[in-house]
Amino acid sequence: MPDSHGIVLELNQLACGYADHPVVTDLNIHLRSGDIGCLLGPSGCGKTTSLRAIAGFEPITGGEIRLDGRSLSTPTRRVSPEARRIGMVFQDYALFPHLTVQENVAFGISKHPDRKTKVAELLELVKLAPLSKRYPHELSGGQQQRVALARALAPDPKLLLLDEPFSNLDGELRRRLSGEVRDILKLRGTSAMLVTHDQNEAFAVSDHVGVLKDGHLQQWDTPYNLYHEPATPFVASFIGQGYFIRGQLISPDTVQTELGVIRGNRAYQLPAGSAVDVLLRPDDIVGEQHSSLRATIIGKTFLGATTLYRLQLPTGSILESIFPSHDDHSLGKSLGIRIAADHLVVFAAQGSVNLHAQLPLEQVLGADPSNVSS
Ligand SMILES: Nc1ncnc2c1ncn2[C@@H]1O[C@H](COP(=O)(O)OP(=O)(O)OP(=O)(O)O)[C@@H](O)[C@H]1O
Repeated sequence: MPDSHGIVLELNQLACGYADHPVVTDLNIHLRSGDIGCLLGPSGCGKTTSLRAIAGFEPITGGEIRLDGRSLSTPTRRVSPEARRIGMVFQDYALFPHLTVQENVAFGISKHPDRKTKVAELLELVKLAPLSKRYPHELSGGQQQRVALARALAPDPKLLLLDEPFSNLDGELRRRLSGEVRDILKLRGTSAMLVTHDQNEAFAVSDHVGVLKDGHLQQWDTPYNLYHEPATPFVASFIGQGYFIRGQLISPDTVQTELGVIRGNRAYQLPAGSAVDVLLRPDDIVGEQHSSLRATIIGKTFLGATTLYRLQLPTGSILESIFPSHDDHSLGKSLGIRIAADHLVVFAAQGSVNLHAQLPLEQVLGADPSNVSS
């Protein structure tokens, strides 16, 4: 049973890496029982190293890994991978080529009294019952990955680890299988931790996502919060699209920008008058035909249901905006826009001095009040 707080996996101040190469430091993550977590980040940030430490393949140099309240790894003691009750699904499927589909699934439960029934149930679950007698080389990539999933689930692991499980598959299949895997894990109530560098996949599959940069956890949060309430500039730019424009904080929840005053839903501790970078996502900018705020279309990407426009303000600042694709505009056209940013995301301005910061606050506040958004 999970501990009293419903936490199945605890990474407490985890540090791990290789001989003379520390990779991950001070990693703190608590995964709730039945949840799917994800480690997301650019190549080399330490996702696979963390997953291998959880699986018991790598020693740890600091902190502790606990599963269901039981200590699995400390710097001085390590439970072997076989004794952890952790299942693994790899990017390259790692099926036994000389075993059929059903033999692959049965491999880890040879002593189970209801082995046949269990294998049949799992093959049903992953929709491979009709292919149970085939060998791995007679299956598509997506089918092989479903066998790997069934095999990993067969011993009823307390935790399933998935290392880039969809990256050998492309496009639509990848999207469909990631959705199916989430449904299967949820149906069985299996807790899982996924590693990916693909943000769409992380969001589609996971309940909580940890964004890693250079071995440091930037934020462990829901996909919604990572997108709308990023905790660091790195998370803001790594997750989703958007541009920063300069602004000046007027009060804890209000900022003056060249687009007018934007009022958000959270208070910032920075002093009034601070120069800030304001994050504007494409969904924060909407078209408004008669608005006095104008922007010129300098780029256009057709996405099917929507079109992403890149817009330039008279000051030269760049923004993006998403319009329904039937609302078609040409490059070079001037569009009326309005800010609809409920989630005000600002960070203390980096580097260069904000224009507004050089002005007295009263002068900044004297800007066009018609451009107030809340
Ligand atoms: N066996 C190893 N020995 C020494 N260093 C390693 C070893 N495996 C990985 N590394 C290094 O550890 C760092 C983190 O690697 P890791 O594989 O955890 O990154 P990742 O975030 O999973 O990247 P990717 O998305 O490219 O798989 C990298 O700098 C990598 O070169």
